[in-house]
Amino acid sequence: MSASSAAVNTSAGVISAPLIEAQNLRLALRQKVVLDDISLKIEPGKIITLIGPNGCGKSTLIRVLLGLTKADSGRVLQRPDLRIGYMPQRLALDERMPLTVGGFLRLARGAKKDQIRYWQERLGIKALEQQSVHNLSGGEWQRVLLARALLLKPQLLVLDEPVQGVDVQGQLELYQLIPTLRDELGCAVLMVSHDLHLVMAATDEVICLNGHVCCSGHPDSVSLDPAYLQLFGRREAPIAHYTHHHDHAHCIDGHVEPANTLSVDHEHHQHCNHHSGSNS
Ligand SMILES: Nc1ncnc2c1ncn2[C@@H]1O[C@H](COP(=O)(O)OP(=O)(O)OP(=O)(O)O)[C@@H](O)[C@H]1O
Repeated sequence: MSASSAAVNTSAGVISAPLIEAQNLRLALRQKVVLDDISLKIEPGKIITLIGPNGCGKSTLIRVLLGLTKADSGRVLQRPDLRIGYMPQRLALDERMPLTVGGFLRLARGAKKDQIRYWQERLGIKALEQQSVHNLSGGEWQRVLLARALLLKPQLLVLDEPVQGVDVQGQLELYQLIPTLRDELGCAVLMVSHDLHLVMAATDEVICLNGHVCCSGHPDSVSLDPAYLQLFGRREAPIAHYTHHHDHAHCIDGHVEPANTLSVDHEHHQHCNHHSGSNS
């Protein structure tokens, strides 16, 4: 892909070329075919989630797309000078090397002080400034790695299992944050996840991988695709489609009332018509 092909003017408007395009990737590792004829496009501003069982090739595909591992055949076309912020699944740091979180973030290429402070505050890790990177919890470490990826002002943010070691509440928060970050930075996001029901709302496209691309498309359609159901079972589908309509409210005094007897504010569950102390 050449620089001049990054955006093409047509009578229908401006069409942006993909940031990355993979064509017919094949790769075998130790005689096992890990990537089998994989083609995909990462369009600007899109959030794409790779999903698939353990060992199905998700991390390997990411490494090939980023040029860290070479495919046996096929092509990866990358937009020239593409800025990529990569949050790897694992990062081996020498335990003997003393390194604070602040020091680690300052190592990010081109990172400015005010930018470091901004992302530390935005991601809730300011208090970890002086803490050793070797003593962080799983969730803290994920946020530090995310901050480092964001400091590169990426046009493409690549997150390999960003919620590893994060509790369920933290996972929800992180997945809610991703579309916000996309909007703020105007970047595309490619992420790996095992939980389609958690990422559904934060994803434009799902690619279900098992060596080859089993199915792909909008999360709603992928969660009903026979290939997806075969890999993940039927149990996940109702969870993925579960929508909760809150038809009652929890009053401050613990009383529960149906929604139509409430004055306002169902979300905050506070303004009940029921008065504390009443037995009704
Ligand atoms: N450097 C390597 N040498 C040999 N085999 C490898 C190498 N890296 C990965 N593999 C194998 O390739 C397959 C795909 O690995 P990969 O890490 O891409 O899977 P994954 O889908 O990311 O798995 P998980 O969900 O468990 O993280 C696995 O069977 C793995 O053992």
